[in-house]
Amino acid sequence: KKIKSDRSTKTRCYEFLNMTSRSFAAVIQNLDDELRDVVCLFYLILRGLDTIEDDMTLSIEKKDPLLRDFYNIIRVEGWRFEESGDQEKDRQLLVEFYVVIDEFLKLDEKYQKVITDICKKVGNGMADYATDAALNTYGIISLGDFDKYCHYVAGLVGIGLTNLFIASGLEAEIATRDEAIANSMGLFLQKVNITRDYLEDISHGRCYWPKAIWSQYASNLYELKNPGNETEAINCLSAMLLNTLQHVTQNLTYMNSLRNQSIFEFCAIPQVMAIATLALLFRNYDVYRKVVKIRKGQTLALIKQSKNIYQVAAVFRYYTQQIMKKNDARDPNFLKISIVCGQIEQWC
Ligand SMILES: COc1cccc([C@H]2O[C@H](CC(=O)N[C@@H](CC(=O)O)C(=O)O)C(=O)N(CC(C)(C)C)c3ccc(Cl)cc32)c1OC
Repeated sequence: KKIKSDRSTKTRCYEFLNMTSRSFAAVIQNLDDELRDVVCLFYLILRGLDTIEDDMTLSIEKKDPLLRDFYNIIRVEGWRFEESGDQEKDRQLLVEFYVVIDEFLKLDEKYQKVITDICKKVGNGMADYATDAALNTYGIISLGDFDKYCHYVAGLVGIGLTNLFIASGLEAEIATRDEAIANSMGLFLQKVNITRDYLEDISHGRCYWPKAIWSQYASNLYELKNPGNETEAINCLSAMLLNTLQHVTQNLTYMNSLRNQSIFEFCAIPQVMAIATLALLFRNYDVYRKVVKIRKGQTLALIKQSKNIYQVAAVFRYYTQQIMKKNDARDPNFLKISIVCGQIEQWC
């Protein structure tokens, strides 16, 4: 009986992985044996946290303790959560969360320690910002706030994964030990998503674009998408791109320090998707009309181009040149964008 339940709980975890994340699930399943289950569970635990944070049907009184206590909840056998509302596939994950917990508690202590530590920091960070959103103040004012928020929801994931890579013994390079560049891996992905998801986020009454940026182009974030403000909207988008591009050279350094092939591809694929998305978003007014995504065919081509640092550098060089071509001398950020693109090309 026990053996059967083991097989079904682990299988159920991978079913959730494939349910909750389209292309990325395959990348996780390509990881070496030592890390596959660990990262799968880390991903699902983070997904559980994200589902609670994103759930607009949960009152702050309910949400706050759940987020702050999640690092303990992942040790409570049998725990499940049925009140989560909106996203069906994510909801099911929380209804059967005890399956994730069962598998998590079977992991080697050294992995449980890393995941617990990150969960505690992410949960508290999310709760701090959830309070802001509940108080309806724009939580993200300064560029410092922007980097802090992205650190909590994404940078810590980069740091956590790096600690898992090192704990597994598959990576040892000093460069990956540098928390600042592991953090940067997350900030880049998160900032590209935040830039891409402008319309979707404001339609849910959320805004993650820092006031320090959008206030130079409009008196409020919602105004940016109104007819007549096209030039300001496009130039604001450039400012978001400029802020996001600053992480690229650190990320290339991080990827250059990786030695395990499966870890390299696991890290490189989301990065090349992100630079391709960013180039597509640049000076693209569609950002204010719909969610702009790169085409499936491009995704597959990019995955093939993520096998080693030479290919990845070539991809970054290509999209940096695409950005330079679209750069417009009338854009107030024209010069800064060309400088940061120059630095990226120099690295490559
Ligand atoms: C060293 O750091 C990393 C190395 C490899 C991958 C990721 C990062 O990549 C995916 C990639 C992913 O999930 N892509 C989606 C596409 C999309 O979200 O639009 C997908 O393909 O489903 C991603 O986006 N996030 C979410 C955060 C950015 C918030 C951390 C994420 C969530 C959980 C985990 Cl374990 C990992 C990641 C890393 O994290 C920084």
